[in-house]
Amino acid sequence: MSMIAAFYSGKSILITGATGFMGKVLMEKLFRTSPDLKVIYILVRPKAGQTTQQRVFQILNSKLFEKVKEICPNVHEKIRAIYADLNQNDFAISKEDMQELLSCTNIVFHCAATVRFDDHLRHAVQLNVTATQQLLLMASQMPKLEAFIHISTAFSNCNLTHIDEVIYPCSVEPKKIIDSMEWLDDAIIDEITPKLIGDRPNIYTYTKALGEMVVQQESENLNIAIIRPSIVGATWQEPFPGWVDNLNGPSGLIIAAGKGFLRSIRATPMAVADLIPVDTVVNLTLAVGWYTAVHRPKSTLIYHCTSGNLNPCNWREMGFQVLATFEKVPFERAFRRPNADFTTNTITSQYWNAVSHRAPAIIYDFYLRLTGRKPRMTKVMNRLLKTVSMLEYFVNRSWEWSTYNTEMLMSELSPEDQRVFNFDVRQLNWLEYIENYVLGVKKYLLKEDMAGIPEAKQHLKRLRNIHYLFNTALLLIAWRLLIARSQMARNVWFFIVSFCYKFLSYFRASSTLKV
Ligand SMILES: CCCCCCCCCCCCCCCCCCCCCC(=O)SCCNC(=O)CCNC(=O)[C@H](O)C(C)(C)COP(=O)(O)OP(=O)(O)OC[C@H]1O[C@@H](n2cnc3c(N)ncnc32)[C@H](O)[C@@H]1OP(=O)(O)O
Ligand SMILES: NC(=O)C1=CN([C@@H]2O[C@H](COP(=O)(O)OP(=O)(O)OC[C@H]3O[C@@H](n4cnc5c(N)ncnc54)[C@H](OP(=O)(O)O)[C@@H]3O)[C@@H](O)[C@H]2O)C=CC1
Repeated sequence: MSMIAAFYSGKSILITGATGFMGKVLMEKLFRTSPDLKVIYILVRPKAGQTTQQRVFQILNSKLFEKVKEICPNVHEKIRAIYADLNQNDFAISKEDMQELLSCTNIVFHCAATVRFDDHLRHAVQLNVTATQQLLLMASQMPKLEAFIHISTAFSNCNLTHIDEVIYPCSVEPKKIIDSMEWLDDAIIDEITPKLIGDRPNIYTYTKALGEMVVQQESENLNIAIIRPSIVGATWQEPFPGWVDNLNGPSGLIIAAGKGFLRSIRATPMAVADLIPVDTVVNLTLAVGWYTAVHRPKSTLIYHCTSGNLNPCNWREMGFQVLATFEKVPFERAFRRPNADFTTNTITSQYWNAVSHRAPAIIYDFYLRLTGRKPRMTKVMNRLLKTVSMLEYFVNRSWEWSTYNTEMLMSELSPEDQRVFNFDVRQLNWLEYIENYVLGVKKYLLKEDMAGIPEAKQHLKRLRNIHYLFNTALLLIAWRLLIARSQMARNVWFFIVSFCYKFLSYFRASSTLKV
């Protein structure tokens, strides 16, 4: 029997961010491995016209939860969705709900965050810093609490190249930042934001670093651990390979590349692509929850959940495998044929942006206009290029994260736990993983049917022919213009034509002689 699974049996668990990518996989695994857990409280807000109950219903009815419903048929009774908005005081939780949470919770997993890179500092501080502080305050009033697990990011200190399992201080104390957000107006916040984030690339990584400082400062008397995952990708094995449900990180770029919108990117081919499957992160998180509660380490332990130092894969290999998978399982109705050029040179990258991205979008919009339709491709392309520019920082650098705590934890697990809660990324076969990832993007994000593959392949063939035709026409036009303007070009042209003529005459004469 798995010790970790047994540990969660009969427990009341609180999860924030349960409706997010990682939160859903965490809940799924908990129910699948510990079906007799007591209850999972999830803090949910209504969204996109759906009530909290409707959102939970939708999650439970998704493909991700199919296995869970077999193993734990009464799963809906074990989820307690609590109306909450982490942007508000006391999270806008009702008194009765708060009372229940405080008196019953055994374990807290804090996953909620804003992961947008360009969020406004006030909002990002509210969610990634103030909400963490409030949750810790709540945790300190939970008499039955055994462990509090905070999900951060491996990039919270991405301004460093070697990152240890410690909390690095930011220049301004989080408490001061929280206070100042209450009285500074937006214009001043906008002005000071670049100074505050310093050499970090965005507000997200900065506020996640502040969040860690808050955890450190408020951790007195609490049994806390921090998990720092790198770039979280689709599931590797569980509950099935390739599951993904949002566009963050590589998933959006895989779509953009597969549909032929994005054909080149400013990236360092040999830089480490530190991807980590979401089920690996979840397995480590659950193992950390168990270890923190049972072994009660004296200080707050930080666990890096990264792949680069144990099983590195670089962007070139990743791009290559993504392209190879597009050959086998192309996406439907591609705009252009997929390609993956990585260039480190800014000028080359701008050239390809103009030629390979903007120009086709403009031509396509011209075609839409001609056929009486509304042009839209230039707008889509501009947004995509803005997104890509925000991700570029992460594909042009490599980081080294020390993983002593993660390795120590692995050695503490029984063989059964190492199997059920596997977070040993050395066992990951990248080629297989990336192929399943691309397939998952096709199935679960694009909702494309595998039956459409022959037609998608035909479509790519047509695109290739259009591409050749277009290039030939362009070359002929350019050549014709050149001949009209330059004596040298005319001379070269006559030389080539006469050479071909002579060659053909010789060939014809020699074949006549043989006969
Ligand atoms: C040659 C090509 C070869 C390719 C071959 C393939 C090779 C494999 C792949 C290699 C590369 C891997 C790079 C990974 C780097 C990850 C680093 C993570 C590090 C930290 C990890 C973390 O610790 S934490 C999670 C990370 N946190 C995010 O990753 C949020 C980002 N995001 C935003 O911060 C907002 O999204 C932002 C952008 C402001 C726009 O903001 P915005 O207001 O303008 O617009 P929206 O957000 O509404 O999105 C507007 C439209 O962009 C679409 N879109 C959204 N995301 C997208 C995305 N990633 N890729 C594409 N498209 C995306 C969306 O679907 C909309 O499309 P539409 O307009 O058609 O609806
Ligand atoms: N994805 C990645 O690549 C990485 C993620 N991480 C960290 O992992 C954690 C989970 O990330 P991930 O699942 O990908 O993120 P998602 O964006 O998928 O999920 C974020 C979650 O936070 C919730 N949330 C946001 N704002 C509020 C609010 N005001 N009130 C209540 N809930 C709110 C969201 O709820 P709702 O559905 O209502 O919006 C959602 O459940 C985060 O802490 C992130 O920093 C770390 C490294 C990499």
